[in-house]
Amino acid sequence: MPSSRVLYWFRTDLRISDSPALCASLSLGDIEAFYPVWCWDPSYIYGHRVGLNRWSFLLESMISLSSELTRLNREQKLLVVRSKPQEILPVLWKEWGITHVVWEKDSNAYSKIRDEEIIRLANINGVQVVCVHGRHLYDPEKVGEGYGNKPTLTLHAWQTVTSKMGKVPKPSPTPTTLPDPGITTLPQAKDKFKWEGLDMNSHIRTGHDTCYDHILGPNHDFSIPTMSQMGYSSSTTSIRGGTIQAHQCLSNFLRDPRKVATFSKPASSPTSLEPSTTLLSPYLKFGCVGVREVWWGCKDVIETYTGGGITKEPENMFGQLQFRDMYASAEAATRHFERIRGNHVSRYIDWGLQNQYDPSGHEILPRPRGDLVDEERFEAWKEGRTGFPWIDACMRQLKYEGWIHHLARHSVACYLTRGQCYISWERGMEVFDEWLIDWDPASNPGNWMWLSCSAFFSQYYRVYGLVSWPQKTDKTGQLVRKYCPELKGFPDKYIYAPHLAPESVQRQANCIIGIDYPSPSLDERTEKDRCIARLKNAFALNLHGDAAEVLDGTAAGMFRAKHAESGVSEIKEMSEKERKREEGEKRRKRSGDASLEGFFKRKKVDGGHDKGKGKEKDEEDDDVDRDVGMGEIVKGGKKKKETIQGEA
Ligand SMILES: Cc1cc2nc3c(=O)[nH]c(=O)nc-3n(C[C@H](O)[C@H](O)[C@H](O)COP(=O)(O)OP(=O)(O)OC[C@H]3O[C@@H](n4cnc5c(N)ncnc54)[C@H](O)[C@@H]3O)c2cc1C
Repeated sequence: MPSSRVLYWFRTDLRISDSPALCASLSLGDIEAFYPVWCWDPSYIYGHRVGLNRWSFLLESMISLSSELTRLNREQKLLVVRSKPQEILPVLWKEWGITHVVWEKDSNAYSKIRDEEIIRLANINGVQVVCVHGRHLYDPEKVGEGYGNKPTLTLHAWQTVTSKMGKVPKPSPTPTTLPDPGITTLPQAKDKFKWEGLDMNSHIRTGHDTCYDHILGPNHDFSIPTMSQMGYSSSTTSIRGGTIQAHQCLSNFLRDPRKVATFSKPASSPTSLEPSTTLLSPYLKFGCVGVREVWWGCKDVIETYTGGGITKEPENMFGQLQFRDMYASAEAATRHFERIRGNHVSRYIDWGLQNQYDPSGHEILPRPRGDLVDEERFEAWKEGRTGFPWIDACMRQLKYEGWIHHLARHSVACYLTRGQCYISWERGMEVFDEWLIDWDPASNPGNWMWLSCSAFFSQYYRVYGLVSWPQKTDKTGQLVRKYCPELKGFPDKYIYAPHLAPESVQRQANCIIGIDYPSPSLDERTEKDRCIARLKNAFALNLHGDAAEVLDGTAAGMFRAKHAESGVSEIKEMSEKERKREEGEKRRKRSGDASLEGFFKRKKVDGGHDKGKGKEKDEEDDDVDRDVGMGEIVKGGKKKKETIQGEA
């Protein structure tokens, strides 16, 4: 058998255990050289919404993997090349005489397009591709095929298909050694990396970071980037990345057979300070632990459990892992799973702040500043200042830690979409994209569709109470006291509704509602009723993201007519707008400019044509939060640059 020179391309499989792809790469026969490579892809770095916590978790996980590789062979470490895989991999193949490139398969739409290009390039270069499934319990594409190329929109559907696919495979064995790497030199790698005269990263150097100054890192040694090279400050999360940490987390859970056998998701607590579920999601996201290790770890522990109260799917651990797979299979079979337009599984609902597209349906257009009420509610939600302590605490925890309990995610997602705000799930999903460490391209949109009753779930009349719901698991409000410290002086009775506390109680708590902590930004009950009525109409119209009326833009008019016919919400919306308009008028009168026309004209000026003048006006209206044009928001008189989506 001819000897092989293998490049193993690590992606979201940052482990050496339970890795079918890694095992496949090591069984390629007489391996002359083995290169474990990570491509630090600038299009991901600059093109995706990734918060500091996810970045630092990823870097820690890469460090941890690298030390595991070194443990297997002292000559080995993770070789990080800082460039697009489509550009750098062909260079490495040529320079290192690679015969095989191996990676773990990913069925996500973005990865698939990229991988197809890599396969094409490999074919041109005479390199054999070995691409092995291992990220899920079952290959999501195969599940889709088994279901007539349809998405699995219920757990039952997923279970029915997979019941014919055999048992979940046992974890792959962990390698005990690794072959040596070959030479790792690259030509002209001294200064900026040049390949055939081309400075490969010149187009992506921003001048704000040093990450892409050299393709092999500052010391030309394939080093793992650092937060400061990326131009970032430190993260805030207490969740540490790495395959070692992942296995510790798993064994802590498995140590208690009763806990594993009686695990019940609905019985876990979203309000507790310590996670009441496993906290495995960040590790599963980056593949720091294999999904089969979790599955079989639980199975084996339950085998030995002799007590009662064993839980069943869907609330037990197996059900949780199956949900993860269900979303992956649904995503693999659905075009545009991450948005409404063109997505045949997502119900079309006339949410506020929906994405707008160019006529081709591909490019997201800058969203025209819509209803001020929607904009303000969305910002308040994102910034954890809705005036509802439970929502605010969850959002602040999410931003700070990069993780919140599943039912906390339910609460905030329900509030933003169908519960109170009637704002598009795409907006909420984008914030989660950025802030979650465990962000997953299938689970995130999938769960947002579930919570907004756009797909997977349809009981839109079941809405989480903003006060009653958290009280069920914690009457003392410990999570609120931690993440909204301004409220910590309130007695338990008012902790989830401080605006109802008498003034004397507020004074005693050293927190005046409306001054030290916001008054509620909406009326919970009124908005809930309004949302339910509108959703009822949406279900009656029964349009989905791929409907002709959605694509040609007539759907919005159909909704307006339907709401008018049923006497829903427009009146409510008007009165809300009236209130805002009135407030705006009062403010403008105070600032000496009562003309509404003047207000809009000024917006245009501030929209970038005359920055100097804009600033003058900003300072005048110092208490007004408002739009000043394409992608810029004025807050308290200070100009803050933000893209329209606010996240990119
Ligand atoms: C709006 C919203 C967005 C979400 N976005 C994501 C996301 O981007 N990435 C993500 O991994 N999870 C997401 N979830 C699902 C779920 O909240 C997290 O997986 C879970 O809270 C992670 O905590 P854990 O590891 O302690 O979970 P456990 O309860 O211990 O469950 C074990 C594992 O099962 C999987 N799992 C459990 N529930 C779900 C679920 N509903 N969907 C998918 N997988 C599940 C996860 O991999 C999890 O680590 C989202 C949920 C909601 C409501």
